[in-house]
Amino acid sequence: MSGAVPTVVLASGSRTRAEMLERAGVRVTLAPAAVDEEEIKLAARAEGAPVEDVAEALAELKAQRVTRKHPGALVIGADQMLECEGRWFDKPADRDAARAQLQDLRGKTHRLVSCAVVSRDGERLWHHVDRARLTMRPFSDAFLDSYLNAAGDDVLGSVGAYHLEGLGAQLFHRVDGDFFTILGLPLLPLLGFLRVHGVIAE
Ligand SMILES: Nc1nc2c(ncn2[C@H]2C[C@H](O)[C@@H](COP(=O)(O)OP(=O)(O)OP(=O)(O)O)O2)c(=O)[nH]1
Repeated sequence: MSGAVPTVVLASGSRTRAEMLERAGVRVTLAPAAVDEEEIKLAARAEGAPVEDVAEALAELKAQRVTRKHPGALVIGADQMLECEGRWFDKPADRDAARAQLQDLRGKTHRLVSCAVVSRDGERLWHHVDRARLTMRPFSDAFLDSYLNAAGDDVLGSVGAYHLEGLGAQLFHRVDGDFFTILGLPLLPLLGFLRVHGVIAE
C-alpha cells in the first residue's frame, strides 16, 4: 500500500456527522450531496420497502453522487431514518412540526436506522446499517413547550427533533443501541473500515 493517506470526503450536510468524524480523529473534506430524498422515500414507501433499504439506498446515492467530483477519494454517504409504529418521520420543517412530531413520538418506542456507505471512483466498497430503539417518556405539553423553547431551532436539523447528547436526554425513559448510531452514523464500524484503508492507525 502506498504511504499516502487516502483523502476522505463526507457527502453530507450534517454538522453532527462532520463533528463526530473530526472528534474521532478523522479529517474529512465536506461535500454535501444534492439528493431529492423525498421522492425516493415516497417511491420506497409505495413499494412497502423497509426503512433499512431506504437508508442504504439514500446513503449509497449520496456517496455515488459525490465520488465523480473526488477521484480516488473514499467518499462517505450516510442516511438516517426514524420509524415509529409503521410511520416514517423526517427532520421537522419548523417548530410547530417538531412539536407535533414529538407529541406523536412521546410515550412510544421508535427506531432509528443509520446507514453509511463508502464509495471510491463510482464503486461501492463498503456499507453498514445499524439500528437503535428509543422509548420516550409520556411528557406533558407544558414540558414539551419548555423543551422546545430551551432546545431552539438546532433540533430541527435532527430527524427526531432532539439531540440525545443534549436536552433531548430529558425526553427519554430508555435507549437501546449505539450512541453514534443514534446521532446518525454507525461510527465504530466505519472507523474499522478506515483503519483497513490506512486512514487511521490499526
Ligand atoms: N446532534 C445530533 N444529531 C442527530 C441526533 N439524531 C439525529 N441527528 C441528526 C443527524 C443527521 O444530521 C440528521 C439525520 O437526517 P439525515 O440522515 O437526512 O441527514 P442530513 O439531512 O442532516 O444530512 P445529509 O442527508 O447527510 O446531507 O439528524 C442526535 O441525537 N444528536
